[in-house]
Amino acid sequence: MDKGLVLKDVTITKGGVPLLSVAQEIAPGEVLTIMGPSGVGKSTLLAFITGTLASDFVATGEVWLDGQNITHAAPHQRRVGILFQDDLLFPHLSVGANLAFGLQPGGCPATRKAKIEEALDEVGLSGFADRDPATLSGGQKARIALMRMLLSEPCALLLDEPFSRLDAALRAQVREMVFDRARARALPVLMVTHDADDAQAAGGVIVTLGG
Ligand SMILES: Nc1ncnc2c1ncn2[C@@H]1O[C@H](COP(=O)(O)OP(=O)(O)OP(=O)(O)O)[C@@H](O)[C@H]1O
Repeated sequence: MDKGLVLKDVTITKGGVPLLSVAQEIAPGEVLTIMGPSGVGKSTLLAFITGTLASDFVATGEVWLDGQNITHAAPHQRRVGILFQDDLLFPHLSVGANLAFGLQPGGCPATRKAKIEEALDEVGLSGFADRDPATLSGGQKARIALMRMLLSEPCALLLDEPFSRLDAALRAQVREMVFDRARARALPVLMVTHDADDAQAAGGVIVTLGG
């Protein structure tokens, strides 16, 4: 597959003991959900993809993104975005300054400002740039965290239980926005979760590990 995210025969062991094996392809705009009980290695797989695997683990296999083998690339060169359940905004910075962290450094200030305004507009938060994050609702914070990550222009999106701290109504709303924005950019999405509703809502292939 020339485009998308490909996991070629990935196996991860810890202390010589097999933890997981995965071989999957995720096309642009598609979602793959990996489910499984706690400790099965879901977050460890995402760490392998982002290049941040702890030294206790040994991995074999390859990760390809948009036709390039990124298995041994430096983490910042992989162009993979990740959202966690604890994606906190920097509390001492405005919403706009938080979003600016997603942008490449060194751009023209006026262009950066326009990109931040466009990002806010995209998630229905126009005019929020000067707000203090402490004044935002949980759903608003989640939308800012999403856009901060998307402003870094990733080629694939990884989701590590990103909705689990939100209550049911908000969860569905934020979830829809994340999948929608990823589809609009034709990003391949890999989500790991315990939650059957999240898996169902993703609408793609569901793989269950262990258990
Ligand atoms: N940095 C680390 N160093 C050593 N062992 C780790 C490290 N992180 C996780 N582990 C262990 O590796 C195994 C897999 O952990 P991992 O966090 O990938 O599981 P998970 O499926 O994501 O679980 P959960 O659903 O609870 O987040 C567990 O046994 C865990 O204790």
